[in-house]
Amino acid sequence: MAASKSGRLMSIPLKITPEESASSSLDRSSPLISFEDVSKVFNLREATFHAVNGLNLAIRPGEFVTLVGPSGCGKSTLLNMVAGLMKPTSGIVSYRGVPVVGINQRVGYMTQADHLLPWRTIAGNISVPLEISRIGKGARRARIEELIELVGLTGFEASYPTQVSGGMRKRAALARLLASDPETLLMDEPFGALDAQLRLAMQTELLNVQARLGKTVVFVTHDLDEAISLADRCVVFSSRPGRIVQVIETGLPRGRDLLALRFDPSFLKLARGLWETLTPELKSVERPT
Ligand SMILES: Nc1ncnc2c1ncn2[C@@H]1O[C@H](COP(=O)(O)OP(=O)(O)OP(=O)(O)O)[C@@H](O)[C@H]1O
Repeated sequence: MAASKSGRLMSIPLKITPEESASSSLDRSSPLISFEDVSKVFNLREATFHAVNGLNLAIRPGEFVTLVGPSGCGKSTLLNMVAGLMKPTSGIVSYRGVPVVGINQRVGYMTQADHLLPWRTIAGNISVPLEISRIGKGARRARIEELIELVGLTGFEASYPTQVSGGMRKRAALARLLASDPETLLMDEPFGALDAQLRLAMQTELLNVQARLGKTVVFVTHDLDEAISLADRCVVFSSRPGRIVQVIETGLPRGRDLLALRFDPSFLKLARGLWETLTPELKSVERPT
C-alpha cells in the first residue's frame, strides 16, 4: 500500500508557492525553531504549575521531530509557544531566528479532534483557510483539487464529514492543514483516536506528504512506537516540569515502509530503549488530585 500511495503522491506536480520558495532558501544547518532556556509556569488561583523547565532544543528545517513523555509534561505547551498562542514565562522561543511574538503565520496546527465543519462538504472544509486568506475562486478550486488528490480523497469532494470514515476525515483535516501551505506542521496527537490499521495508513500518508513537500514537523504523541517510527529525532521528556531526558537520533531511512519497520531489529532496539527510559517516568504520571 505504501508503494502505490507514494507513487500516487509522486505523480502530482507540486505547484511551487512563494512560501515554498522562501523555505527552500533557508540555511538547512541553522535552526528553524529554537527553545533557549524556556520555562513556562501557570499561576492558577489554587496552585502554581511548572509545565516546562529550562528547556533547550533546536529543530532544523525539514526535520521530523517527535515529542514524547508522561501526561502533563508540557508537550502541548511547547507547540502552543511555537504557534504564538502562549508566551514562555522565561527564555526565548524563536522561529527563523526571530522571537515568536503573536500568532506565528508560518505554522499549521492539527490536534486529535479534526474540527471539520459538519455543514460543509470535504472540499468546502479544505476551502476554509483559503477563503480566510482571500484566495480567488479559480485558484482555490485548483488548490483544493491538488490537495484532494494529494491525500487520496478523489471522489469524496462533495461528501459531508458525517458520510465518510474516520480515516477519510483525518485525510480531509490533513488537506485543510496543508491548504495554506504552512512551513511547519505542529501536530498534537493527530492520530490518537484511530485504530491501529488506520493509524498506520495515516502515518504513511504523513511521511509521504512530508517527503513530497519538505515540511518541518513537530509531532506530539503518547504512542512510543509512533514516536520512534515517524521521527528523524525523538525528544523524550521527564514528568512535569518537563525537561529533556533523552534525544534519540533514529537514523531511519526516508521513504521507509512503516509496516515492515515494526519488525525490523533496529526499530525494535530503539523502541525498547525508549520504553526503558520512560518506564520510571510513567510511574509519576500526572493524576488529578
Ligand atoms: N492554559 C493553562 N492553564 C493552566 N494550566 C495549564 C494550561 N495549559 C497547560 N496547563 C498545565 O501545564 C501542564 C502541561 O500541560 P500540557 O498540556 O502542555 O502537557 P502535555 O504533556 O501535552 O500533556 P498530555 O500528554 O496529557 O496532553 C499540565 O499540568 C497542565 O495542567
